[in-house]
Amino acid sequence: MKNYHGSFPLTRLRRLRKSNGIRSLVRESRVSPSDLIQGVILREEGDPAAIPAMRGVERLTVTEAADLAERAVKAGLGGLALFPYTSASDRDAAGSRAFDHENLMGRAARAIKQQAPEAVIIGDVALDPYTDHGHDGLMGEDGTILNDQTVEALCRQAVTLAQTGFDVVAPSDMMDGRVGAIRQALDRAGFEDVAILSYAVKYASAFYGPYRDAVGSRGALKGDKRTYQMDPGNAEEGLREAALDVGEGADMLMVKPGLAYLDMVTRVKDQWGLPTVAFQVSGEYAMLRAASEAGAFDFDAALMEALLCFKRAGADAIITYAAEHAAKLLTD
Ligand SMILES: NCc1[nH]cc(CCC(=O)O)c1CC(=O)O
Ligand SMILES: [Mg+2]
Repeated sequence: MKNYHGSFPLTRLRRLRKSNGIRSLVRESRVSPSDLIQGVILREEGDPAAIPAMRGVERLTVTEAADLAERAVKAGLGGLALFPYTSASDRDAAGSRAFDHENLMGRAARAIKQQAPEAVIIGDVALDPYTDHGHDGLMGEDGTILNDQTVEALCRQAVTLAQTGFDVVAPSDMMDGRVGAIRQALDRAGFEDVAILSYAVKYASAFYGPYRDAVGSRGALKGDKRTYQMDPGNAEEGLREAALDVGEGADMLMVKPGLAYLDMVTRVKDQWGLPTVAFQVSGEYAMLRAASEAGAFDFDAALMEALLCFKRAGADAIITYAAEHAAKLLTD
């Protein structure tokens, strides 16, 4: 409190709520298109577009993604975060397709940069779309996810993404030490200007359910990700995660999921002051969709409220599958 001693009837807070105009005048947080990063699930021609739990979101071919990127630039969106749908035949124990410049991510990046050079594109760094066991890292013989070997693979993947044109790489795997290693690998390969958006504070969450369907990992995934993603009960540990990543050279920090973890958005932003991104994950989108389809509320109103609350909590940007739609609502 800033030395404020108001009391009723001198102070009536409703005075500043009485019209649209006055509410707008005193609004503390706003969402603008440039705050929004469009989440995009890529697919090969011939693979299915529909994602059943996420009506309104479709997997996009490379051509469709390039068209979307062009529209995103015109609409003033902040960027696009790309993820590939990968069928079982493109998966193996080593996640080899992650290092292939001709994979879906690479082809999409090149097509986007050709059609919409100004689009900011963010590439996820993690092996889960490419491994036959669906984990973000390499698996040892006893089934544990190997940290240091995985970090080497992630470095290769990050350099591959940079080579195909990504502006930002976003390690989402939660291995220890990967941000520093990726920074070094990028610099050695001449990509000093490629930024790292670290999924620094990422929880082992049920809210990723629809995403695993979307990228084709659901059937593949053996067990769960709790030996590397964080326990949802932990906040102090999240601050340590963020501190390590800042020290290792992260340019931006992410908190994920979003809505149920807004306390962490606030704390990470307050503590570090780095550009802080919140991810409105697949399950959050699915909840908004399902509830609105059940007649519980209006999708657009609930979506815009949630996005505004991310801003209020301190997020500088939000990854959402509804970015283009929200930007339309903001400008119409
Ligand atoms: N590295 C995987 C990854 N990258 C982004 C998401 C989730 C995105 C979403 O739910 O929208 C996940 C899922 C997971 O960790 O299992
Ligand atoms: Mg970490």
